Amino acid sequence: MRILIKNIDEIHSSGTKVRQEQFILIEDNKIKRIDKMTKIDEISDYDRIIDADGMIALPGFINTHTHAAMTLMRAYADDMPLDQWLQNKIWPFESKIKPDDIYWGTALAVVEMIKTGTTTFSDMYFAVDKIAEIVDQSGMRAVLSEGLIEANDGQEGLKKSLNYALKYNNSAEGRIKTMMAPHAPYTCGRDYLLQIKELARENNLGLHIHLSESKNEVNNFLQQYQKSPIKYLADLDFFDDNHILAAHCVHLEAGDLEILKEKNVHVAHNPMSNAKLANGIAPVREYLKNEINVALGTDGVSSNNSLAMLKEAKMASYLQKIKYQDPTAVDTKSMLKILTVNGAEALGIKKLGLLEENQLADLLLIDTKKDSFFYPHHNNLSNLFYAADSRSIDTVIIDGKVIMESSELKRLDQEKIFYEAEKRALKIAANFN
Ligand SMILES: CSC[C@H]1O[C@@H](n2cnc3c(O)ncnc32)[C@H](O)[C@@H]1O
Ligand SMILES: [Zn+2]
Repeated sequence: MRILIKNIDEIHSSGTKVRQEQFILIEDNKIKRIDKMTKIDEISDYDRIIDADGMIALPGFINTHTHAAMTLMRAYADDMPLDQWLQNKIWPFESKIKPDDIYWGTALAVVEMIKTGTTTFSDMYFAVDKIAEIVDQSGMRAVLSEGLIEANDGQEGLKKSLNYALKYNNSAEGRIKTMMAPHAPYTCGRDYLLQIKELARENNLGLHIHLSESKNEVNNFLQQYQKSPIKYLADLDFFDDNHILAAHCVHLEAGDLEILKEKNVHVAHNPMSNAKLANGIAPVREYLKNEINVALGTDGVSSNNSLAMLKEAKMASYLQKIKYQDPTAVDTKSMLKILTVNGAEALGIKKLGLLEENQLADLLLIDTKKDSFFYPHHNNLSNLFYAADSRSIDTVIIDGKVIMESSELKRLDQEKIFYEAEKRALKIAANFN
């Protein structure tokens, strides 16, 4: 299958200059050629053509940390601190969730993610088989991990999570990858963490974990072990041998930054969730300055309350400006990088996150003529990150397939998904009324 996208106003990709008046030729799941419109006559053989006049193209957004099915808990538990939110509201709700509910909750998330320009997401949740099913059907790219909480999951859960990781790695024509996921150092004991780490090493799988999210977590570790959670994991050699994706990393003690750098830990920054749960603002500017790879995530919908990466990016950028009283702390170019190529690196996916020849064809076409946000057209990247919202996203292509066109989903029955997710969420919540 060859798709020719012509008349693209501008192509934005990290590390390259803005390219104007270009075409992109997609062949199967890769970008075959990007060139000037003056060369388009050289392309004769294609199956379909998309006219992108008035549009800009950029790589699809990569959400590196979420719990997709938590859409079922949107607006169910707002305005609470992390520990009370988890213990009193979220975990009781989750104890009633069935695998089919997770399928529909994830489907609702997938609708929202595609419409808001996410082409790849990294998930930590239960019932990975159900999540893999909807990812496969939807055409999205994902990194899936069955989250492990020792007291709930124990050895049985560990076995199940490894089986899922092995079964679904490279499934859905290669769009699904897997990791193992100890939930956090405060919900998994030392030996359990080491067991998971060893299984991941033996099977060449990455590790996805929540880390240093709240001041409370860090204080508890300081009190109990006289060291921060980051130092605690480093002393267990947890960071050695595996690719590490650490969500949050909001609170650093002396020496933690150096550990993250030395161990090549990839940070999934979740500014909206950190703000909503009042956990704080991660030192992203320091991560960038120290060349620690930092990418963006939304966390679950229950602590956000949406999965829109443009909102997340604006929040990330503005919070860093406030934190450091430095308007240059995270600018639009850094934001593009954080949303795309840094995300691919954080998830360990090669040939993803750039609009370049021979890269995976995951891209967005943004309509800059439809909404007020792009007028005047001084700087389209600024208009996109600082002014626009997801309504300007016209086309989403993932793995060379058109998944959304003219803002219409091509593969999913949105009405059915809304209906099922609503019905199931209300039924579970009724247990607690
Ligand atoms: C074991 S699957 C994932 C597990 O994580 C919970 N969760 C969602 N958001 C957060 C967060 O911000 N910090 C810690 N844990 C979180 C989710 O409810 C699942 O139980
Ligand atoms: Zn999380």
